[in-house]
Amino acid sequence: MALAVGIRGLTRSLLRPWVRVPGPARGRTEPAAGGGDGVRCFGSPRVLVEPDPAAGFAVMKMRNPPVNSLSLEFLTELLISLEKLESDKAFHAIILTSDCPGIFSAGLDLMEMCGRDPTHYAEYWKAVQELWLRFYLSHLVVISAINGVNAAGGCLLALSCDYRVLADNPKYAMGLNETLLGIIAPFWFKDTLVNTVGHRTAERALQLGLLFPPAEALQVGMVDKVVPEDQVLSAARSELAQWLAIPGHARQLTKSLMRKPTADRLLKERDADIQNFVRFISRDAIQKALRVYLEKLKQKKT
Ligand SMILES: CCCCCCCCCCC/C=C/C(=O)SCCNC(=O)CCNC(=O)[C@H](O)C(C)(C)COP(=O)(O)OP(=O)(O)OC[C@H]1O[C@@H](n2cnc3c(N)ncnc32)[C@H](O)[C@@H]1OP(=O)(O)O
Repeated sequence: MALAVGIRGLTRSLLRPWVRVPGPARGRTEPAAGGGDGVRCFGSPRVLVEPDPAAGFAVMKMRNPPVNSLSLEFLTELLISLEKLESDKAFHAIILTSDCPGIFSAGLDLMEMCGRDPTHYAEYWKAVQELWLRFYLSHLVVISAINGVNAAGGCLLALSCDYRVLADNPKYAMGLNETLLGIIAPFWFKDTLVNTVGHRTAERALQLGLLFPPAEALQVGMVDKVVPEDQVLSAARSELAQWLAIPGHARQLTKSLMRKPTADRLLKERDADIQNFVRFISRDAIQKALRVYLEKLKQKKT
């Protein structure tokens, strides 16, 4: 089986060059994330970046409606935004949030894992791995301002950040709920959760596919702070000040010290992990389970 094209090749084939604020904000000069004037937002169709270079950070807003499901194109755009900010010395931090009301992310895009061929599954999984590795190991401070429900792959993305602020709305549950779909959280999803909440909580949460409402997410340590919904971004900004006050090289090396062993586990077995995923997701029983789950999502509307 031909394993995935590299993410950079994928990037070239999928993405238009950087575009200035597509959609409603096109061509406008918006206030920068930290309130600075005259700094233009930039981004790609599904990721809006509001830079505040004077304050050293940017707000990255996910906008892949209706539910910010992590499609291949969306993953690629997130990676490009991250790369762009990482390669600009003006930026030391990112606040990751959603532009889709009430939804942070519905996780991996089920349409990418259903009814496609093995080459596509491999390409998709390589992009999922890449997203996790890049966010998990980013030298930037990454804080997630979680302003909506946040399932599975979306939760993984938030768990890869350095700090999580969650809006206090009982509808905004978050967790790795893979087992509810009849699938399994891969070992590196599991490791990321264990590193955040500890082994016992992770064991129970993963087996039961638990989605934690804000108070419980805070109690188990899945998030670091719960604040009223209209204060998620400002709370993330306030928290950032503490992180940015630490000498960058010391903080970055410490982050790497803490996270590299976990990332290395995947890096050592990356191709095998792709092959496992492709084998697993191609099974008739798994495909059937995903179709049933998708059907249930659609039926709940009727
Ligand atoms: C040997 C071991 C080897 C191991 C190998 C690995 C195994 C595989 C690992 C795979 C890991 C998977 C990770 C994932 O992230 S799977 C995705 C999990 N996500 C969910 O369970 C969330 C599903 N969505 C919802 O619960 C709701 O949509 C949500 C609460 C987020 C929002 O509800 P709301 O009522 O606002 O919106 P709708 O439900 O009506 O949804 C709107 C439309 O969006 C579609 N949708 C929703 N979620 C997804 C998704 N994740 N992917 C694709 N599409 C999605 C939904 O069907 C609606 O579509 P239509 O408008 O067309 O009906």
